[in-house]
Amino acid sequence: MEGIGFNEWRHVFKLDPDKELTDEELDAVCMSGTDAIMVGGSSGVTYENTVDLMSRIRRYEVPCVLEVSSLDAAVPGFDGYLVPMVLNTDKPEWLIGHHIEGIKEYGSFIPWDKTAAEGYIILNADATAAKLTEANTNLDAADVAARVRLAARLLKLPIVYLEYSGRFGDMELVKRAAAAAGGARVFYGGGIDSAEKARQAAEVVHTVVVGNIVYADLQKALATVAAVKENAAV
Ligand SMILES: CC(C)=CCC/C(C)=C/CC/C(C)=C/CC/C(C)=C/CC/C(C)=C/CC/C(C)=C/CC/C(C)=C/COP(=O)(O)OP(=O)(O)O
Ligand SMILES: O=P(O)(O)OC[C@@H](O)CO
Ligand SMILES: [Mg+2]
Repeated sequence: MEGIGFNEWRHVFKLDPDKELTDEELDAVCMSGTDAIMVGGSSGVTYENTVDLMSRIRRYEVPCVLEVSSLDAAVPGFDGYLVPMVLNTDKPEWLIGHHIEGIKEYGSFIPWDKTAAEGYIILNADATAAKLTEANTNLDAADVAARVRLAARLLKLPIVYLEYSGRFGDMELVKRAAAAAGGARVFYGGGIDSAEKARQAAEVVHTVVVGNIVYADLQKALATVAAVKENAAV
């Protein structure tokens, strides 16, 4: 197994340091049977709120990784670091720019054996991440599949992340995109607010990421774990 273990993950909860969870709610998330907790968000993520959330999750055995979205919040002590590289923006800072700055800033402190890139394709124009990165979300299935091949086959990125944050995606398009991913692990996230949607996503990708519903309806969020795990691995 590689350093972080993401090739074994079927279900992941993404927790936002900028949002509140009580100890009881966090306990339910960490004990849910999910394969990992990803800490991340596209706005309002600070060093302080990231340390705070990490140290609360650390009381549990579940693997906990940071999805690095801000240089100010590169907190040591996570089990791993996932670094988004946006493949559908014309703004190079969101593909490599912040990354180069980060490498210059943190240098030998970067735990490379626990760090992996995610080739991000952002497909919901209304998502904060789409607005921030000025992502070109006007892509058809062939446009998406070409970016997946670029990520997986040419750049050999270990993860391709099909990101619909805030909205459930087009599962036909996601299925076609995933089929182009070769050896890369395909993550899907966006709008999963029920066991049924979790099941649909689990049928077409390797790893299903569940975010906002944790804060909106925790019981529905928890039900996604079994729905994903009951599905045979893709
Ligand atoms: C020293 C040490 C411990 C280092 C660890 C960190 C590390 C490994 C650094 C290496 C250097 C490096 C490569 C740094 C990269 C820095 C960086 C800022 C890269 C840019 C990442 C990026 C493209 C961000 C854009 C936004 C984005 C795609 C975020 C991903 C997360 C996401 C989409 C969350 C959803 O957000 P949410 O708030 O839920 O959104 P909604 O409102 O839509 O719900
Ligand atoms: O918050 P939701 O819409 O579940 O999306 C999950 C994740 O892909 C966000 O980065
Ligand atoms: Mg969110």
